[in-house]
Amino acid sequence: MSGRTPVCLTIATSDSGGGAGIQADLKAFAAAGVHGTSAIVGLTAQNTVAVTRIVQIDPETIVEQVRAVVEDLGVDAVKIGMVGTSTTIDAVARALELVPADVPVVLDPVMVAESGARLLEVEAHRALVERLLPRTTVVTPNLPEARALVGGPAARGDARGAAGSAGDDAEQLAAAIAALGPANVLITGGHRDRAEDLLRQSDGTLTVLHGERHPDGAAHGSGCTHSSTLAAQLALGHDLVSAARAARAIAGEAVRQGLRDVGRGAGPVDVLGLPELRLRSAATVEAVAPSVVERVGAP
Ligand SMILES: Nc1ncnc2c1ncn2[C@@H]1O[C@H](COP(=O)(O)OP(=O)(O)O)[C@@H](O)[C@H]1O
Ligand SMILES: Cc1ncc(COP(=O)(O)O)c(N)n1
Repeated sequence: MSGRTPVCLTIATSDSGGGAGIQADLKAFAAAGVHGTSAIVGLTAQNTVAVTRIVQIDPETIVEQVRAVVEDLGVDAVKIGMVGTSTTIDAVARALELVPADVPVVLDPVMVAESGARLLEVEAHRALVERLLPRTTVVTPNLPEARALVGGPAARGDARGAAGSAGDDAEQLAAAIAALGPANVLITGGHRDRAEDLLRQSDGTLTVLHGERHPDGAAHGSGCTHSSTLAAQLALGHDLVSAARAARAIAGEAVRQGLRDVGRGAGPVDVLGLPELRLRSAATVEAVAPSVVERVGAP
C-alpha cells in the first residue's frame, strides 16, 4: 500500500434513520481507515420500522457527483448500494465510465429493506443485471436477492424471503449469477441458517467465510456495512479472500454490537463501537480541555 490515504466512493441512497445506505457506508469506510466519498442517487424517508417516501436524484447530478470525486480525489474502490429505478441505474452506468477500469466495484443489489419495504422497482431488475453486473468486481446479494437476480422478481413474491435451510442452493445460485457477468460473487449469510458467506471467484473457486450468528444483535444496515467494508479492504490493497473474510467478521461484529435501544424496529448495526467510543471521547475531552481553555483565554 502506498502512503496515500485510500479513497472509497459509495454510490447509494440516504437512509434518514442513519442505519443503512449512505450513512452506514461512510461509517464503515471510516471504521476501515479510508476516506469516504459519496454520490447520493436518492433519498428515503426511513426509520427502523418503515420507508415512507423515496425520491430519486436527477441523472446529471448523479454523474456530476462521481465526476467531482474522480477528477480531484481519485477513487481506489467503488461500492454501489440502493439504486431504486432503471433511470438511476442508467445514470450510474454512465458515471462508472468516469472511473478507471482497474478500480474494483462492489455491487450490493439492494432490493428490500430490513423493515420489508421494496427498494428496487421490479422493472429495474433487468437494468441492474444488464447495465451494472458486467462492470462489477464482486456482487454481494443476500440469499433472497441472489434468487431474484437469477429467477427475476416474479420467481419469489417476497425478495427477502425466509432464512435458507441447511441445504440451501447458494452454490448453484453463485454459479448462475457468475454467468450474468460479474467477476466474482459473494452470497452473504444473514438469511442462511449458519450466517456463512459464500465467495465464488472468477476461476470457480468456492470459499466459505465462517462466522458466529448473533440472533440477538441488530442488523439494519448489515448488508451496506458488509459491502462497504469489502470495498474499503480492496482499496487498502488486500486480496479478495482476505477482504471478504474481514468484511464478514466486521459486519458480524457490527450486528453483535448493534443498537437495539435505537428505534422501535430493527435497530441499526454499530460498526464503530459507539459505547466504547463514548468512553474514549470523554477521556479525550478531559485530556484536551485544559489546553483548549488556555488557548481561548490567551491574548
Ligand atoms: N445475525 C447475524 N449474525 C452474524 N452475522 C450476520 C448476521 N446477520 C448478518 N450478518 C452478516 O452481515 C453481512 C450482511 O448480511 P445479510 O443479512 O445477508 O445482508 P443484508 O443486510 O443485505 O440482508 C454478512 O456478512 C452476514 O454474514
Ligand atoms: C437507503 C437504504 N439502502 C439500503 C438499505 C438496505 O439495508 P437493510 O437491508 O439492512 O435494511 C436500506 N434499508 N436503505
